[in-house]
Amino acid sequence: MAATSFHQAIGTLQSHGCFINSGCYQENGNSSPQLISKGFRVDIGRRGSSCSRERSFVVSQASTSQASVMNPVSSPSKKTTTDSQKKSSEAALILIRHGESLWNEKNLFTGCVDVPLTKKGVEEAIEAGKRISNIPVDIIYTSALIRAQMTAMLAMTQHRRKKVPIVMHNESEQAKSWSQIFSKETKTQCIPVITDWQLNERMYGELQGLNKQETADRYGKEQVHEWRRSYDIPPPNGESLAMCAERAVAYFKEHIEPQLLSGKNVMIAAHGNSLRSIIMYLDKLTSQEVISLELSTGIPMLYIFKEGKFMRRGSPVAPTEAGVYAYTKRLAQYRQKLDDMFQ
Ligand SMILES: O=C(O)[C@@H](CO)OP(=O)(O)O
Repeated sequence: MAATSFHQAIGTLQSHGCFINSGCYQENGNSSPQLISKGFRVDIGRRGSSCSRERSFVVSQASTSQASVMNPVSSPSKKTTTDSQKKSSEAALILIRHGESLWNEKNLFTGCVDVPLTKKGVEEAIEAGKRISNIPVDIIYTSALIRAQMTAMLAMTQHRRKKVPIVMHNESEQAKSWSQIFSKETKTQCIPVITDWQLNERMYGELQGLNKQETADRYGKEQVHEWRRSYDIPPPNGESLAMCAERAVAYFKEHIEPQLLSGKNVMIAAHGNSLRSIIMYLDKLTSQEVISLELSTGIPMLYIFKEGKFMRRGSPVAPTEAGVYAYTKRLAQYRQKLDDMFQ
């Protein structure tokens, strides 16, 4: 589909309440602004398609073993996620793939290698922060990898509410105890940041550190595409998307959904493939559809969780974008409050 007809399609969808930013789904996972050639493009161009009728689903009841969220945010227990609460609660969920890393720039398979952002990646993270600066964030989840953590922290420097993101250290009793905050007032001005390896990029096995182009030249384009984008074929000694989904989606269900159910607004800063698997779950994509899903670096995507359902709201293009705040009364009120506080 040509760019013009895509934009026409987007116009139609926007007027039907489905906001899609072309930056969300692209051919090149890093930053090229091309559109994907299959999958979503077909879907979003069709009225009454899964997108235009707002994909939504009922989330499963939260598990009781939620344990990773420490002070200053209390862990929602099963008792607090009753059906009535599920109905009344509404929360924002922001997903953001980290900004460009030094190995994205060099076109190297990265996976679980802990590589920092480039200068461009830093700028992307700041830009992403501007775009979501009027959206409430109560708790942040990131992977254990620095590129996702840098992205979350840099994005939060732009938030108008100016709360301080604080990394929770739950790795040992001593770490927990030594990082306590003793002022109630200070705690209310903090946003807990939970880091967990389950949100890491998929482990790329023996491809980690190899150049993507050279690998394609050596093993053939098709083989490399299969390793990179098939759903259940793993790269040599690495994780397939299905394997990555198994741990990332399980983590989402066990730790993140209960926060949303209790009305907390959540931001997740993670990776191309861990987020693809979470989006596959949120949007109920098939293993065929997810193959064509590509995420750009540093583009925030907004979902509204309401009455037990996830509704994809696309990507806010700017903090002032009226459409985003019209999505729910609560977002509009939050923004109004910020305007009153800071003007
Ligand atoms: O190298 C990686 O870790 C990932 C993301 O950059 O690459 P791919 O796009 O092949 O999944």
